[in-house]
Amino acid sequence: MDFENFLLKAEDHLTRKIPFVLYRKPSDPLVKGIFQRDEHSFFLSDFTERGFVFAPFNSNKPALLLRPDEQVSTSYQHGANKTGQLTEPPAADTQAQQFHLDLVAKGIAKIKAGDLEKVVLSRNIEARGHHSPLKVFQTLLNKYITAFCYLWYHPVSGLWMGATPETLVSIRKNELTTMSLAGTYSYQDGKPPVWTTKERKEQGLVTTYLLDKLRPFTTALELTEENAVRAGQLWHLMSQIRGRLKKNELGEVIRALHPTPAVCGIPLEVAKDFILEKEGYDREFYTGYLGELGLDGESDCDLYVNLRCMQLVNDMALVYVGGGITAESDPQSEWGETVAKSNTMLKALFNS
Ligand SMILES: C=C(O[C@@H]1C=C(C(=O)O)C=C[C@H]1O)C(=O)O
Repeated sequence: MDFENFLLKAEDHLTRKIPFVLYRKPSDPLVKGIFQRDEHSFFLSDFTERGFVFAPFNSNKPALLLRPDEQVSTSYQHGANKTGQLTEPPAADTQAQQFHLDLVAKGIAKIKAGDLEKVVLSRNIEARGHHSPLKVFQTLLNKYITAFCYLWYHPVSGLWMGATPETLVSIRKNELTTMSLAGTYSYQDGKPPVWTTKERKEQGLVTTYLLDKLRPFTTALELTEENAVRAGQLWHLMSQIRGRLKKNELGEVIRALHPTPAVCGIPLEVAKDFILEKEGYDREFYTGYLGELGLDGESDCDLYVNLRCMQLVNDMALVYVGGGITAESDPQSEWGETVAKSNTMLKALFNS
């Protein structure tokens, strides 16, 4: 199918409110689409299902599953990646800023009291008057070639889009790969990132946690040195983890990993309760996960963490952003980090 017809098919599904997803894996020349034939809602139950999963942050809530009635793929020629100023950046919101500064200060206090080691705190930003969803999706494809880019629609969740740098887990014939991604530094032309102990510690906590979680399920667990990876106008620290599953325990592995401390915290339950109680809004599918389940082979999956994402509600976009807090965090810089992260989606919304 050519790209134009691919977009027309998506447009038609959107108009008729029938579930579908368009996605492109990191650096892949193909853009794929999965389309349901009707508006029926399916939910993930035991991970033996086949389809495309869209799971919320709160693992006590149901994950949506797209039934793969029709799978299409198309090659995509990257257009120009225009840079420049946003045409309509959302106005500065001092109330939202104060709320976030207070939230981060509460997080730091809880860490200093010894109840937590790390917690990821987030917010969402309203932006109005953006380009059409399919146009924005094409901008994501052009701008963020190394990200997993998607546009998801389901009547239950609404319309979501994103360009995430983070893999939750990928399993092919029992070979497992994942990554520990944390620590953020703003990209500046020609300058390499400079990491402090704060970012190294933040990322190290995620690595140790993932290795501990994976050890019971795997043999030959390997870890690469951390290095800087670019995600749009940001750098992150990333190390890769590989292992071989002892037996086919896909569901158990996914349940053990989600949510990782890259998006929740340590200890998991204390961090999760703190987030649900104190953030003051519902993350919904932000920091959940999404991707293929059982599509290449039974018990295979290719799942990504839903970061650098947004929800589109009529002419309004809700952009979701957060950052990891440790004892060394400073509320003002954490605020700045969420502003920098929000530009990943805002530039695509207003600057196509
Ligand atoms: C929570 C987000 O990103 C996560 C937090 C990071 C950090 O605190 O430095 C970096 C990458 C992600 O693991 C987000 O983008 O909203």
